[in-house]
Amino acid sequence: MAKTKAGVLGATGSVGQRFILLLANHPDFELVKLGASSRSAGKKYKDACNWKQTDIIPEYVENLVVVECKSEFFQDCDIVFSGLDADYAGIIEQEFADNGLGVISNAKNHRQDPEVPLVVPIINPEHLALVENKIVKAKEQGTNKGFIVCISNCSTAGLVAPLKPLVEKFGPLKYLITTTMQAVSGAGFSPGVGSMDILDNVIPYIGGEEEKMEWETKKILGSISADGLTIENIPESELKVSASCNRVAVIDGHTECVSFSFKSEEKPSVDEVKQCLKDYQCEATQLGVTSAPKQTIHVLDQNDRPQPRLDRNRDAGYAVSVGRVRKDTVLDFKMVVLSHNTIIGAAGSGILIAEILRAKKLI
Ligand SMILES: NC(=O)C1=CN([C@@H]2O[C@H](COP(=O)(O)OP(=O)(O)OC[C@H]3O[C@@H](n4cnc5c(N)ncnc54)[C@H](OP(=O)(O)O)[C@@H]3O)[C@@H](O)[C@H]2O)C=CC1
Ligand SMILES: N[C@@H](CC(=O)OP(=O)(O)O)C(=O)O
Repeated sequence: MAKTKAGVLGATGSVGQRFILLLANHPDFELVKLGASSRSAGKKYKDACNWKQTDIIPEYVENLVVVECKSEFFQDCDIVFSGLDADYAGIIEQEFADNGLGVISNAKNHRQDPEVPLVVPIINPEHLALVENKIVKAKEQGTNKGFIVCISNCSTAGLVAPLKPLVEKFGPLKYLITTTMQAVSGAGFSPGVGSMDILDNVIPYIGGEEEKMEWETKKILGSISADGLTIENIPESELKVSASCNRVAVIDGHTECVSFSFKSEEKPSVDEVKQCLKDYQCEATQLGVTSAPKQTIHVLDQNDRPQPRLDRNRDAGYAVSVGRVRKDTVLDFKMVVLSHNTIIGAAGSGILIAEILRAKKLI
């Protein structure tokens, strides 16, 4: 099968750079277009971008010339990944979709649109049926085949990963409380978090993050409407979610302490919870797509794991690690979850979604 031609919007940023690394030597995708602001447009990528990854900049992008984020420059792309600054992403991504392009976005702007799936590909790829339905309809009626898929907030991705298999096996949740310890890469590069603010310190506030975690969880765990065109969130009255978000001096990897209760009076044991997480295999793995994790959720038995520096790269950052699963004295259970915020929490999820769409011949 020929490679799928891809573009990246916001290519110079934290998420954009991660997209470029993940697309380097990718067997399914060929990166053909890079977009960023007018400050960067017209420059070679190596000159436009302040490269901050620990892997060196891939040679193949160094001399690609950055263009402005206008759909007319991206018409040769089969799929466009967006790591755009959220101040501009909403309008730009809509313009791309209105002009026939498929956009997989990391930005928050379209996440609440009911017709836009909010996807953590190791958890709710079934919500991509909305895109499939749109493409089928566009083919039948000769209408615009453009679409937007949103990737969730990075902390939300880690939170929902172990919860979905538990809900599938033991029924709905009633209460969910999470306290996060989030890496600095999550704050992006411009301006990012200053070293005087974060070294020797913890910042107990990340603007808008708690609200996003609280509502996004209900959309990701929600269901597809009967007409197959929208997502119906879990109603507020059915599930109470409380998030407290903190920034810590870690480069990559968001850690979360999570407590939860099931709705049912019949509770599983700690061993049953752990086994359920170990047994879970995501659809991407079943489809055998390129970046699918071998093990979706790693359940670690050591008392002092997961840790970001030691565990964030499990399955190349596409898997989630869970440890310290135990009974909670207030809710039913508590555990610690770790996920790589720019891989499964951002760019990696984008790549995995595109691999699933490609495997289903939707792009
Ligand atoms: N970092 C993370 O872990 C996560 C980030 N996200 C989301 O992903 C998006 C990108 O985040 P991040 O990479 O951290 O941000 P950065 O600030 O590092 O990068 C922003 C990118 O947007 C581009 N840009 C800025 N203004 C414009 C404009 N007017 N027109 C076109 N392009 C523009 C920048 O280009 P230039 O260099 O030319 O200014 C740059 O490429 C955000 O919406 C963020 O909320 C989501 C999940 C996780
Ligand atoms: N707010 C996240 C990253 C992010 O940009 O999230 P969102 O895409 O939901 O705005 C963090 O600080 O780690």
